[in-house]
Amino acid sequence: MNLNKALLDSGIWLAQAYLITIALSAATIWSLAKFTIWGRQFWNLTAVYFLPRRDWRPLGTLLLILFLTLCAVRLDVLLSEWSNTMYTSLQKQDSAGFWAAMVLFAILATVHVLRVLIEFYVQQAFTIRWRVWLNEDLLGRWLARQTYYRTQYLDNPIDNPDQRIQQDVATFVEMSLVLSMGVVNALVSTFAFTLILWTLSGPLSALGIELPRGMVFLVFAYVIIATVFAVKIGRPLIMLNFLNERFNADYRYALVRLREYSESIAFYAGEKVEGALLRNRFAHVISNAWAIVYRSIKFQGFNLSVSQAAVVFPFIIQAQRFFSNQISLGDLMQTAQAFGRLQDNLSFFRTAYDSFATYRATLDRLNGFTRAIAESRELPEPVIRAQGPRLAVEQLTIRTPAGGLLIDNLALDVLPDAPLLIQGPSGSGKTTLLRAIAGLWPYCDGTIIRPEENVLFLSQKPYLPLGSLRDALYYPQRLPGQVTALHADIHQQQKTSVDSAHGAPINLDALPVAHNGELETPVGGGGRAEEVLHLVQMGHLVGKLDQVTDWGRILSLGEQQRLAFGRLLLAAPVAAFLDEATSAMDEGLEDALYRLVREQLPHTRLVSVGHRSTLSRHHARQLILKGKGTGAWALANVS
Ligand SMILES: Nc1ncnc2c1ncn2[C@@H]1O[C@H](COP(=O)(O)OP(=O)(O)OP(=O)(O)O)[C@@H](O)[C@H]1O
Repeated sequence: MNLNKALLDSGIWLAQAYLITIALSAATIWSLAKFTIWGRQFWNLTAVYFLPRRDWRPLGTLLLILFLTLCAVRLDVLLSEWSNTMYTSLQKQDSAGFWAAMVLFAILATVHVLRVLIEFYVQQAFTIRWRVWLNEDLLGRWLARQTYYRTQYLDNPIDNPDQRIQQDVATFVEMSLVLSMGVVNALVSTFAFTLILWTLSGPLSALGIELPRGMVFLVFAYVIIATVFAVKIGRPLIMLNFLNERFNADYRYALVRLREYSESIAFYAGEKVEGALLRNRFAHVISNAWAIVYRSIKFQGFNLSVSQAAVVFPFIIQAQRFFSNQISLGDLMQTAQAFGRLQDNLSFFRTAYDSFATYRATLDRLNGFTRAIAESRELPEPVIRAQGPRLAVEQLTIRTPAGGLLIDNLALDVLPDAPLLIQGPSGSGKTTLLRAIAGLWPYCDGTIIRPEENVLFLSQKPYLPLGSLRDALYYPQRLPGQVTALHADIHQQQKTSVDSAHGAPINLDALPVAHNGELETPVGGGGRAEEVLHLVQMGHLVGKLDQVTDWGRILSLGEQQRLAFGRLLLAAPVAAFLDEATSAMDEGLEDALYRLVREQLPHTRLVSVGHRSTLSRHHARQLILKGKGTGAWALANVS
């Protein structure tokens, strides 16, 4: 084996193989996208990312990874030739040849190590960037037009969207690369090693028939038959892997709910019921895990047997030619290696079948997710118009998802000096009317006129975001220092993790966890927040404004409702909707807070929903929904 010649040949080989592989890959991707379901799913999900018009780098990096993969195949071929040279020098007792082979190996091994490291970096960078893009794409679509909320109205709402965004995206990106490059490697290697085996293999005779280059045909037949059986045995793994993801996510979700509603459950002493539910969900996980184990035993058992038999196969076939001096020891060893490589390469499709099963399950889940997003866009949307600060509805008819009439042909105009109180029996559609005005309720006709921005909806149980009390007060506005604080937090966590990783042992539970522990985030916001806290009679919490903790658990419902009034004062919206926003307060407090709002926000158009008669004194007009499926309503001045 001559180094200069090897270099030149390798250069030519790489150039040819690169061009052919690119052409074949493009044709294959096109065919898969056109003729297979999963190819189409892949295309729909991510083709945009690779458009050079959008950004040339993803495709450029992919081409670089392809090149590095081909380099790996070429190196394998060179190592195979090297092994022939080395064994032949041993057989001939050629000491100079042997040492030359050692030097050659040092060069090849160095190139190999460098190639592996470069490939690792490029592949990792590629998957991380791809994941960032896909995550942003799905997250953006999920958040846009309140899809995360509206998908609940679909006939078939999707399960565990959080898992699809967080876990499935990562799995999809990683496996796409591993599988596609695996296929390229396997196919190109197959081609390269078939050529090697072709030159080394002699005729094969069986049953009086002589088959020239018999070994090449044998290995192909061997692997193809094995693959057909393996696919048959492995097929159920696709469904089992799909179910595995789903059952695990369902179990995790039930555990999260236990945490979220821990207090209510504890008051009910509902551990037994919850325990039964959790155990039931876990039982699904486990029975599916066993099904995967049994199926995998069959699948892997078959694969391992096929691979083991392949170890001695080439020796048995070539032994006769070696003993009759038709081939050298180097030839024999290279044949065995080439056969092994060819067998491995062709077997890639067989052994990677279970990975492919997981991959298809992931693709299915991600496509289900994007399909749900698209379907939720198809849901009807009420017409919402903006006419300055005007707040009104015209010919508004609201129905339940099942088609029952809630409100028929409603018309009203809310003025700043005439706050509106909506009352009516439970289930008559009071909250649904607010949902419709917010644009969240798909089942309504008519026109809604409201300001495009600066409208605030307060519900009975105010939402407190993860973060500090100040964040909760300003929600959903962003604080000036918020982004910086968040980044500082991530860097702090990373630094602590890395620092602890250098020393041992690491107690991961002791790492600062934002939003659970007692982290202080210094953020701006001026003194208005402090003032507002005093106004809503929560002055005792001024010192804790920047404390990050789970405020939703610490504050009583009444305090949370007072905090929401603080939010209202800070936001000073053009229109505000209060849905039983004082239900947990005593009447004195309710009175004080309503007076405060009227005093501080005289220009805000106010709409309240509530059952209490004491609310009437703060409102000039009253809308009464009659309920009982009639859709009837009455609008009157409060006497
Ligand atoms: N997502 C939904 N799917 C199906 N039906 C719903 C949905 N949301 C509300 N409804 C139904 O619409 C009707 C009106 O509900 P809504 O919450 O508006 O009543 P409400 O007048 O605010 O009642 P309450 O005084 O008890 O709060 C109810 O019959 C309710 O079951």
